[in-house]
Amino acid sequence: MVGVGRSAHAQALLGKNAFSKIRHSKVLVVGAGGIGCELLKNLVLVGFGNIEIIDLDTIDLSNLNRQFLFRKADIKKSKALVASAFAHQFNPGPGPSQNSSVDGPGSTGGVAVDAGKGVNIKARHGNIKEPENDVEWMKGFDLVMSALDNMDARRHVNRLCVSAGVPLIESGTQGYLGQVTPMQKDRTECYDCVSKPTPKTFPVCTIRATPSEPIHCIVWGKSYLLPKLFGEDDEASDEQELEKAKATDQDASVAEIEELKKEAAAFRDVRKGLHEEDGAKKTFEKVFGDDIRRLLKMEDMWKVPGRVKPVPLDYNTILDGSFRVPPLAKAASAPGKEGPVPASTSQVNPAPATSVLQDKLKDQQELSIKQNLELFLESCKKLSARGISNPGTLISFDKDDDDTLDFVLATANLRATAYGIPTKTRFEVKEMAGNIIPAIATTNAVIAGYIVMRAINILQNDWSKCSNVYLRGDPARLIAPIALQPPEDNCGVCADVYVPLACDVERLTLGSFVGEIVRSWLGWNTNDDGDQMEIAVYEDKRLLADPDFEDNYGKTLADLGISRGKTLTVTDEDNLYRNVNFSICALPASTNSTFHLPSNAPQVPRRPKAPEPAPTSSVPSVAGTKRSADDFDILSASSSKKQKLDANGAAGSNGDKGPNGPIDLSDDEIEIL
Ligand SMILES: Nc1ncnc2c1ncn2[C@@H]1O[C@H](COP(=O)(O)OP(=O)(O)OP(=O)(O)O)[C@@H](O)[C@H]1O
Ligand SMILES: [Zn+2]
Repeated sequence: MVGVGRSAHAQALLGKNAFSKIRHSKVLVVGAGGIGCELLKNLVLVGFGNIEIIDLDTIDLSNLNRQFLFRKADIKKSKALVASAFAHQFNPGPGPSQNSSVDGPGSTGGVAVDAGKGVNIKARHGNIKEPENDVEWMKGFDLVMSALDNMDARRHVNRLCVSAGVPLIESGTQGYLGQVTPMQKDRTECYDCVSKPTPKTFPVCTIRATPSEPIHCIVWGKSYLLPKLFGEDDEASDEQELEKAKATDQDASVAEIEELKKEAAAFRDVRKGLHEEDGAKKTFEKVFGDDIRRLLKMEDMWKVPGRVKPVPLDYNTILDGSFRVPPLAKAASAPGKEGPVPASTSQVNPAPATSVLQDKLKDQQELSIKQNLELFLESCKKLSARGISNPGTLISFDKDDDDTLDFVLATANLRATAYGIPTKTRFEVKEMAGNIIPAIATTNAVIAGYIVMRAINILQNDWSKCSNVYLRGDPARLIAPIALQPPEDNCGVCADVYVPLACDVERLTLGSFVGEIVRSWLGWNTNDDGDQMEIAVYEDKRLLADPDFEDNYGKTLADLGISRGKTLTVTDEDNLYRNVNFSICALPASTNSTFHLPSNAPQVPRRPKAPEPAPTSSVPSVAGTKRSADDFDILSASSSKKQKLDANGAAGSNGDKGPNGPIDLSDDEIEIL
């Protein structure tokens, strides 16, 4: 009686009713990474009967230290499929039969278990944002648990849960810090009720001409040089970026901007010649020689206090070991002091002694300037060889792609050397360029444990026992349960009304949508004065129609790129009512009509007249280093002041005309302004 024995403790602890609930509920786990693996294991061991898990990624070597359901042999295999196969062994055999309140029979697949005492795990390798994961699919779950690592996917899951009315448990970890946040529409705040910190940015001239910190050199290698040589070299946006800097960056002179434009234009020739035998050498000479010499000619630029003139690097003397490495700028030069550093004060930077190298792991070794140059040449050759074997391939930085990491490491260190900035090891560059704070398995495990406890509360509809949970860096009070926060009145997501719209996107036109669905069915026909209500229709931030723009009325939703899983948002231009979101889903096969709606239209609430003052959360702030921009946002979200949205639901500071305000989908902490 393996099955009974296995669940005996959980049954005794939880009681019959709660245990029955978790056996027969259907839950979704989004993400099979650090938290996801721990969570899946917990759910299976506690006795959850029906679990679906989705993840778009495959297993990397770097996941194995904490994603314990994976082994070396699983590298490159689907995370969701491997995690599910492994976790199923913790409670083998089929789980309760679906749509039944009693455990059903099932084949044991050769494992001796009681029929129906195991677990049904459906694993899917895919993106949660794919069209088939629409609101109707979401409604099939009793609870969703998000174990994601990026804001974009989290927002998507939040919106799906809000529109389907399914409770969601959000979670995130960051080093030793973690957070679990149970959410349900109209009961608690949603993921979007709380403002998110904006990504860290650097002025373009700091990155392109006057770096003073290692991070400036890393961002330059990753976000400027790599795309210029091997990725998407967008001339227009480059020009725009420099023009913007000219207008906004007080330290940037017109001459400096013009020089940077010339420098960017010259890259196009270098890029063309990269595949030639001496392509990498020529690139080096342009970037670390000619470009620096050109900047040095602009005397005024180096008069700004705190700036230290760079030293051009020389290919031949670096390789023969006679190049004099400039001393560190901060040590050698007071702010504003003239450079370049005289040769007599510089030193040769030899390769570290072999015994030192042997003591350290490869990634933790300090590279000499010669080693950096050799690494630059080698990574350049490897990256351009990719372009030859796959013409048209655009390469972008990936911390797990050794060639792009080596390229960024070498270029950042060479640039740092030229500017008298300390260099970094491969390990440090990976951490900084990949925005990584080491993930800690124990933090994930604690957070996953709390997710399950909250899941049990929610499935019993016992919200009174639910709280947000913060795992903090304070040993005196490691765990801080904080009361759930109410929904934000003006939230651009959960204050809206949601309606499932099953339709044939190939046949339903935008004009019919507005006429038959919004005006007739929803009743948005006349306003308080008896005039026709003025409405606008959006898909995400895309305006599809408004009172002065009816050009798309004859087009079908498919023509407009709207498919299952997307949302049409309707706003009234007088801002009297909440927005109404129509979640597009598949039309039942049996129906001939173009669309199908719920039998009753919702009563759309009016917006509150004057916006309430923004409440401040009582959640203590969690300090610490970031794991990624996204995880940071989760952690600091509730501790930050809630952002007020204007009557359109748009955040006041942003000019974006989307119906729900600006959404910064950047996964990247670092952006160049
Ligand atoms: N849109 C999405 N759809 C499905 N799964 C997603 C989506 N976005 C992210 N994920 C998954 O969420 C998981 C988050 O796990 P985790 O934070 O441990 O990240 P990781 O990628 O495994 O680790 P690391 O970033 O440190 O290498 C990842 O497995 C990732 O593939
Ligand atoms: Zn909200």
